[in-house]
Amino acid sequence: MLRLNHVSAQYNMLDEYVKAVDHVDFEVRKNEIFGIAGESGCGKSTLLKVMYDLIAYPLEISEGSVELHSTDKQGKTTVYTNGEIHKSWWKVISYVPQGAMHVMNPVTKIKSQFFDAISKYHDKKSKKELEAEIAGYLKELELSPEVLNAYPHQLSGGMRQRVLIALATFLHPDIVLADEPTTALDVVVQRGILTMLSKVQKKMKNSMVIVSHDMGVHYQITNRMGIMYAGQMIEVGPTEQIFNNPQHPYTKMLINALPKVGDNSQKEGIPGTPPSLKNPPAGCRFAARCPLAEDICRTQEPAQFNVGEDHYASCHLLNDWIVEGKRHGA
Ligand SMILES: Nc1ncnc2c1ncn2[C@@H]1O[C@H](COP(=O)(O)OP(=O)(O)OP(=O)(O)O)[C@@H](O)[C@H]1O
Repeated sequence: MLRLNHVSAQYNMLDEYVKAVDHVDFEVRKNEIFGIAGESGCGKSTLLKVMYDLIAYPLEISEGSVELHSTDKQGKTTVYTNGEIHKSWWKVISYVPQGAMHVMNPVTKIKSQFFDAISKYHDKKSKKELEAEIAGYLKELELSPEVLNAYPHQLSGGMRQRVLIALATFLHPDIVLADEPTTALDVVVQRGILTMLSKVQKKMKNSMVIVSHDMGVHYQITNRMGIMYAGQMIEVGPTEQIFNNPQHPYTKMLINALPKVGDNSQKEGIPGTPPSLKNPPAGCRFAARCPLAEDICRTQEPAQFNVGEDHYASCHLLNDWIVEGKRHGA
């Protein structure tokens, strides 16, 4: 289980900073695929780095904490907090970064990239035994062991992404974080990657976190999801609830912008752009783009409301709707 306790993270510049993650509070549970959605620049990748403990200048965690709870086969639980989580990389938590081509060493064969990442966990095995094990795992994931002898540029984008997923899951970590795993791939390849992720998760019964700006990806494979807007998590709930009963106006607009079968009406994006995270506005950060905004929205930050089973959203209007006994959108 991975828990974020009111975490804020910022990029420090000479005389200013970008608060890319602002008081984010949620947990990723055992045996689930948790999705993180939101427009470009809202802090999704930074949040994933915070979860993975990939913190290096100019990024710092300015408030809150991250806890990674891992229980071994004997039932002993170890808790890693931010600053320590990196000690558990590959074995307990792993990360599939954005852009499969750029994260692989272009002059090293895939085989060596596997060895570099995992050999310290298999120091009692010979290279031959380890290679046989890796080849067996690749076959399990319907990948040809031949890829071990290839250089990254010799593989297609989809194949590189599959190899990265295989590498990240080889040691059966408790949590796998994947940043935009299907971006820049064509739809057929995307489908294959999502199926692969879903199969691996079902088999390992571990947790996965998928960051994607594509709501279709979340609909297809996540169990619960969080919607980010301007560094904040503005709605969290079961994916089925987020799609069928969205509560925050931003989430509603994201869902309404999706094409639906049989609906030929023109779909428009959400008008306007998110605010700068260098100097975000007071109140609700979505107020300037929200068709329902009232005065309070421009001055006070909304609290988080429980809007259904395991479903939370932060919007002033929900307060009125709840007090008046009305549901948002009713
Ligand atoms: N190294 C950096 N230095 C300064 N600011 C940064 C840095 N990396 C990201 N940012 C800023 O942090 C904010 C959040 O960026 P982040 O990449 O986390 O968002 P995102 O939702 O993942 O977007 P995208 O989907 O485009 O990657 C943005 O305002 C971005 O410009």
